[in-house]
Order: sequence, then structure tokens, then C-alpha cells
Amino acid sequence: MRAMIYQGVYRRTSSLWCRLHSTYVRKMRYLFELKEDDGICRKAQNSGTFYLFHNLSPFLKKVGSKYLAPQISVAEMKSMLGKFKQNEQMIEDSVLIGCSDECMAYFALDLGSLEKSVIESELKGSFTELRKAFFQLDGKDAPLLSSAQALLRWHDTHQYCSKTGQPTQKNLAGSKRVCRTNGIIYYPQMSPVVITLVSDGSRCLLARQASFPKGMYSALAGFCDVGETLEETVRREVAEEVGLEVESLWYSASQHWPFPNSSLMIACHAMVQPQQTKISVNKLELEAAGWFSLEEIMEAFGREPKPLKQEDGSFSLCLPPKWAIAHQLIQEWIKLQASTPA
Ligand SMILES: NC(=O)C1=CN([C@@H]2O[C@H](COP(=O)(O)OP(=O)(O)OC[C@H]3O[C@@H](n4cnc5c(N)ncnc54)[C@H](O)[C@@H]3O)[C@@H](O)[C@H]2O)C=CC1
Ligand SMILES: [Mg+2]
Repeated sequence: MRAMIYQGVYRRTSSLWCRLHSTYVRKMRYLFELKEDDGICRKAQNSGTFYLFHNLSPFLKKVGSKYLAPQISVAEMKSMLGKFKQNEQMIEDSVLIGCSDECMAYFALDLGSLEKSVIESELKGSFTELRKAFFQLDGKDAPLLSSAQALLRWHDTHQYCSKTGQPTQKNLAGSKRVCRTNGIIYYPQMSPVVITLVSDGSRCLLARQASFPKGMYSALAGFCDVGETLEETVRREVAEEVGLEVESLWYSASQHWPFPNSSLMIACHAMVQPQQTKISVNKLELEAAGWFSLEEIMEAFGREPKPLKQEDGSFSLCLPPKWAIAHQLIQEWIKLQASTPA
């Protein structure tokens, strides 16, 4: 009933409702209704736009060095499904990922069961691995595609109830799945991860895993263990990975991170005592770690963010790209150095 009233009110865009609420509040209320009410969501699917995936690779168009994620209209979707002789009901497999300021809903749909090359030539673009395109994506596309991929992956891997073994059913928006037999509700999962930039007051500590691109160093990161507070995870990870004791720490910001699965990256700064800075690298987790001066960091940011082989065969320091929250932590540390008296 509440949803019906809302729908009526929402349609009358000049209504008191619209005058009373900011665009942001209207959007959030609308998204809430879409998640709660399959009927409203079905209507939204018939007027919304779609981001397409194929086995979790997003459909992208390359324009120069940038990747753009085109929004496909429902008419284009229906025409394409018609070409594949697929039932239009396939649209209901999509998941809700957001909406425009005008409350036009955005959905993501994985077309992994259809022939990839046919869709690519039909829509004139290509399905590209997210890891490959992530750092060249347009500003608004990166977080949308990142949560879309995480949500699609979660649905793909949670089709059965872990208690009864029976199929689970997604609600239309894809904000949950329900076991048909006993009604257990499953919600999409994210793993909390802390990422910490350690400083001794004049240098910052960066580390690299063997899997990182050559020369790239980042802040220390680690998954939260069950029962831990964020503060405990920061202290444990720093002790585990580089053998140092954190003296103080503070929260900076957070970010959803799609690799390797869905993580909530919680970014912190931490201080160690200037007299206790001797690193002992845990080689099971890291390839190398080291302290870097402000000059070294500034020099690295001044270069192209690409691995650069030096005369001695080693690679010059390369820092995480703009979208990564590690980049933001390092930028904040630079500002802090400038504002702290020597
Ligand atoms: N956005 C950013 O700026 C950055 C993001 N990251 C991300 O942080 C994440 C965590 O960093 P790591 O140093 O690899 O973590 P980590 O130091 O906790 O080590 C990874 C190991 O933790 C264990 N683990 C415990 N819980 C896990 C879970 N829920 N999922 C997967 N493995 C789990 C596994 O044995 C795994 O091999 C990575 O996925 C990485 O992509 C890392 C650096 C920068
Ligand atoms: Mg780690």
C-alpha cells in the first residue's frame, strides 16, 4: 500500500513531495522502494537503462585511451534479445545498481549465456575484463561497474541455500535471495578490509606483493578477522606484515573494491614511534616493504604511472592509480607533511 501511494506521489513530479525533498533524498527513497517492491521494480525495468556484462566482464567502448560504459535502453535490450530468440523475461535477471537524478533506474545484466561476439558487433563495443579497464574508466562508471560486478558475482555464486541445498530466488532488484523451501533470506556480502598508511612522522611505509605490477608499492592491506574491531585489524596487520607496533591511528575514508571479490576498503592512517621503525617483512605475505621520503613520493607522482626499468635492472617506484583509495591515503599524507612543522 505504502509503495502504491509512493508511486502515485512520485509520478506527480510537481507534487508537494518533490518540493519537500532534495534530489538526493528522492533518489534514495525511490531506490528503497525498488528494492522493497517487485511490482515497482518491474515497471522501472521497463523504462530503465542497462549496463551489460558477459561472464562478469563489462560491455565497454574505447574512446582514445578512455573506456566508457554505454547505457543500453530497454528497447535496444528487447530488440537484441529478439535477435537471439530469447524471452524478454530475461530482463528480470538484471540487478538494480542505481538511478539518475530524474529517478531513471540503472540495472546490470549478465548475458553470459548468449554469444559474446554477436552482442559485441550488434552494440559496437566489447566485453572487457574489469581489472584491465578499471583505471581508465570514466569517473561515474568505475564505482557503478564495480558494485554491479560484485552484485552479479554474488548472485551467480549464491543460487542455492546453504542450509537446505534448494534453489534460492532473487527479488527483482537483486538486493536479496530467498530460499524457496524455508524462507531464509540471504543478503549480498562484502568483506571488510583495512588499508593503512603507516608513517613515522617524516616517512611513509609502502609495501608490495609479488602479484603487483613491477615497481608498484601500496599501503598495507588486510582482511578483518571475525570478532575484530577495525583498530585491532590495523594493529594486527601492521604487526603481521612488517613487524611494527602502531602507536596511534585514525580513519580517513572508505571505498568499495571489486577485486578479487567484493570488499569494503576502510582506509586509515597510523603512526609508529620514530625510534621503532625497523621493518621485518613477512615474506609469506609481501615481496618487499620500505620507508619512503616525501621527495621520493613526490618524484613518483611526478612520473607517468607506469613501471620504469632503471639502469641497475630494478623498477622505479610506481604508486597506486587515482581510483584506488591507497592513492588518496598517500595524497593526504603529503598534505599532512606540508602542514606539519619539521
Ligand atoms: N583499493 C586499494 O587501494 C587497494 C586494495 N587492496 C585490496 O585489499 C585486499 C586485501 O589485501 P591483502 O593484502 O591481499 O589481504 P591480507 O593481508 O589479509 O592477505 C590475504 C590473505 O588473507 C586471507 N583471507 C582472510 N579473509 C579473507 C577473505 N574474506 N577473502 C579473501 N582472503 C581472505 C587469505 O588467506 C588471503 O590469501 C586485496 O583484495 C586487494 O585487492 C590492496 C591494496 C590497495
Ligand atoms: Mg596484506
